[in-house]
Amino acid sequence: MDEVSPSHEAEPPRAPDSGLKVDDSPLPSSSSSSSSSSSVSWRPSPLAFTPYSSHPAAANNLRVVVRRPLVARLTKDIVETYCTCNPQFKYSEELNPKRYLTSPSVGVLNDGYDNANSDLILTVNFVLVNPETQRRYIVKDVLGHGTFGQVAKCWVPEIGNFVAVKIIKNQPAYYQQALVEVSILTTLNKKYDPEDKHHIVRIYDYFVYRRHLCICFELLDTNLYELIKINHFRGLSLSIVQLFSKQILKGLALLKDAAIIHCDLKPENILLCTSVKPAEIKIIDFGSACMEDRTVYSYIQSRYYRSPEVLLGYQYTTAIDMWSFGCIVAELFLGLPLFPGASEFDLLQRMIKILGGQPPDYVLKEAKNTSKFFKCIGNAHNPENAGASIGGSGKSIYQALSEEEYEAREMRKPTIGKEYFNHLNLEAIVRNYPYRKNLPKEDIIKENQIRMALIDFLRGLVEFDPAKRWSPFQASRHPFVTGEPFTCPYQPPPETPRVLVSQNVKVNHHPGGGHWFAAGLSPNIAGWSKVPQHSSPSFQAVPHAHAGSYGSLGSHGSYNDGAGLGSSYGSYGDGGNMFAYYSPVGPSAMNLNAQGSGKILGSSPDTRRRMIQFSHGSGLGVSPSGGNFAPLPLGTSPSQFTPPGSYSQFSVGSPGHYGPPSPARGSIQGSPLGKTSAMSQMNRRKGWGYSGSSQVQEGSSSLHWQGQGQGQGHLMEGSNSSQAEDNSHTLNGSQHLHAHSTAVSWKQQPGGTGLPAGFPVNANMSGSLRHGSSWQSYQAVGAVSNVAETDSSLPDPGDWDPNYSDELLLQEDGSDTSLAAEFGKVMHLSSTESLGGVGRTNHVSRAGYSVSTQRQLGPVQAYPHGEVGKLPSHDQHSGHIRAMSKPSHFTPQYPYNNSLSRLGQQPAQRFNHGRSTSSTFGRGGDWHITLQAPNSSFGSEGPHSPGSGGSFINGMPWGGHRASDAIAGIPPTSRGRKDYGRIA
Ligand SMILES: Nc1ncnc2c1ncn2[C@@H]1O[C@H](COP(=O)(O)OP(=O)(O)OP(=O)(O)O)[C@@H](O)[C@H]1O
Repeated sequence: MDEVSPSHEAEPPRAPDSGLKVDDSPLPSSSSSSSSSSSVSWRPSPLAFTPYSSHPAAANNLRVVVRRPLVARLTKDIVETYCTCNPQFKYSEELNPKRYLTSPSVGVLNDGYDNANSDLILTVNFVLVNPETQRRYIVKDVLGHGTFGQVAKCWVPEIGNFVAVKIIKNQPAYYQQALVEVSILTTLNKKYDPEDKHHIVRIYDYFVYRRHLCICFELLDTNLYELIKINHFRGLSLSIVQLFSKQILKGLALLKDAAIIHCDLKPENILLCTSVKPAEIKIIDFGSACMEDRTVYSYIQSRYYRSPEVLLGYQYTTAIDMWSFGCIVAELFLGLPLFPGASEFDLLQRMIKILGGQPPDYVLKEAKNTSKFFKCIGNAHNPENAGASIGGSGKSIYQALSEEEYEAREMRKPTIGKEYFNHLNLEAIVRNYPYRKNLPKEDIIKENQIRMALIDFLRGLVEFDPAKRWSPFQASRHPFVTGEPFTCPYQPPPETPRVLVSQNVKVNHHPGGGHWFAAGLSPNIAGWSKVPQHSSPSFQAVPHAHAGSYGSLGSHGSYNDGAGLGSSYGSYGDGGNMFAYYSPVGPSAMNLNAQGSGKILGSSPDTRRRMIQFSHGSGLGVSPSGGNFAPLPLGTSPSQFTPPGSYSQFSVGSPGHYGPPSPARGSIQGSPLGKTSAMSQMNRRKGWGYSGSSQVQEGSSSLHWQGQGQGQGHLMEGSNSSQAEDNSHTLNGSQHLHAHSTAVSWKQQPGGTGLPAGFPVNANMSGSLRHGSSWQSYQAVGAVSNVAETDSSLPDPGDWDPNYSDELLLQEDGSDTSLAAEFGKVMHLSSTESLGGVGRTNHVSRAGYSVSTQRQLGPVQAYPHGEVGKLPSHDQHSGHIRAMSKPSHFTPQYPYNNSLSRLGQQPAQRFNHGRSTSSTFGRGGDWHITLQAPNSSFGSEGPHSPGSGGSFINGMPWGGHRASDAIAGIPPTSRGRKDYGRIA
């Protein structure tokens, strides 16, 4: 790996491993040059480019060591080249043409700063400024897009480091929801994990810039989905699965202690920190998280990772994250999702088939959606008469609907996905998963034992009964995680009582900090739960007393459900008047004062309330984008979107229910951002050019923007129909099903009373806030009501399944016979293909900028994490510059030369052009892994993993090559591309 000598410039070096070197050795041939000269820093060759002189300098001995193609050498450091040629040459970055990172890049909102999607239009070297601290964040690249906005890789000159900055869309609903993320993460970091030992991403700062909430995180690397993808959808080694499981469990244990539910745990939200050794992952994206005792949304979790209780509309706890975790562990091992349900019906069917059971009757009895998926075949009052036998769990009075029954009931066919696995039950799938090729017999025996442990482990996680599902603590004691020999089914220790950790750490609470409430966090009010006890004898009651330090309700919040909650910050709910909180930071649209009813509901930002639980009230459907309706009890928000009364947000059509949601909310059943989220995900996963994203076309230096603007957005809106259908029943009524089509939308007024750059309302992690600025009004307009309602011909919005991609239909099957290869093709995994293919990867813009084109790692992680809110200081010696010199790909270096994949893989040459997944990680010096994408030639013959006989933790074999013929049931190549074979 190249090394580059440290730079003392404030800006990051742009050509860390450039290819020219002044050398006095003989000129090597180009073929051998690439392997030579590993530690060089760039310096233009005086031989190649010298100022004109009539008396050339005597430099006869100098030689140029060629390490890069000519074009790269001439252009990558062109400024230095020019300077060498002409010492008079002066370069100024300001004169560069703008290179846009955001698409569409046409400024139509927010005084031209935002595009039509309310995304801040970013260019390379765009500077975000925290107006309070004046800290500057220089945008270098876009790392990804999410529902909430863009995540940019930024250079912080003040500290000489890179960070990731999530720039939230300039819309109230997003803003408010993002504040929840800030609140939860701040609490987790500062209060529960001050030493950064629980694998939760660190948050450093947040502020409002040009009306966008910007959240600054530590910079991380590739997510686990991408990792699997890089591995051609072959499972990772058991050792890696074990290692990651352990770390994720640490994070989940922390969340459970804090009574926080992540609500969107999936491989995409677990990122590698490659500069950290041993290998480490971190959980990101707390934008959907909520307090355990304040579960509001019923449409949460990405479908493949959705727990049965969420699917069924039953009350949920942190146990739903454990279900998702089980799905993730299985996927890490199998390389494919365990339950890739194409619809909720399909999802449930898969669960039932693979696990051989069904949700317990006590859940089915109470869940809102039971009738959608089950029929009652016994006497509810006399369970003895129960009919259906549910796979070893006794009898049930409920029986899952067949496809035909579902169709008859729902008046539509359920969407059913393909089967991926030859074997239908978990045990067989895991047991029969192909071994790596040439694995010695003794290693097969060892691996078999570990697989048995894995099966037992998974059984405790993907357990239908949330009350029996293992907690993080229980799971972390399992032999699969501890590495102890697995002999018999694991009996988990009793769950320890919840103990608060790090209670003494002071958390800054702004008195008016609505975000704290939104996160369900209050320092003063004792915990409270509305979760009723249910009839399960085995149900473990969720502890609700959170030591009075968090998990409270009623503190400076926005909502009153008549529960007589305390109000520590004088927020609302007193005397029948409800005052919503205001945002401490900026565009708080949620200030709400509903007089006369203690039943007003659904006001956002605390739309996280499970609205359907309050349907008897005089409930008014308040858009999460609602504005200020009354003076605030705690001072004035600096950021009213809309003056009181300037728009109407209340549903008049469904008294007792909830009014039309903000379009940003999508599904009335779920997150206020749910639909948009799904849409966004779909866009990204389908590679349809999520507006604001870009794709790089390999082989071309040009950037192909695929922003589709509103039109695409509308298409996506329409495409949500199947999801809407899937979720419509809980709110019984077409008005809900089509709620978004009539929803009042929030639309910024182009060129409104815009604030200048550096909108002064801001907050950094020190908690000091400033208020007083006005905020551009938002106006209810009907724009989104034009959105196509529900077009059932379009795919499910949460569907990222490559099986259902349009691209898939366009491709003919090739000769590869492995399922992984099939996926690889579909997912454009070959080294010569675009990153922007179908799949879950985030599109990354490539602007050709030498720094931004690589997702270099290390600079941030290389420094010890400080307190929350403090960026790590720059340490010239701790790896920043060195990190910059990493090549833009994973470079596996295993001590035993083992492949990361159980299937084995070829040494990658290069892949993932542009967006680097480069990472090198090791384990305490004992082993050292760098991931590498297999090249496109990986096929039936398979790569040869060196050292396949190597072993890893606990002697587990983990590298090597899996025989292609071990993959059974691969369909003939003539079969349609949608017909993937089965594995195992
Ligand atoms: N700290 C980070 N370091 C590096 N990349 C990051 C970081 N945080 C986020 N990203 C990238 O940005 C993408 C979007 O981030 P994130 O998931 O937080 O956004 P979101 O809007 O909440 O997404 P979603 O639509 O999944 O809810 C991630 O998938 C990841 O690729």
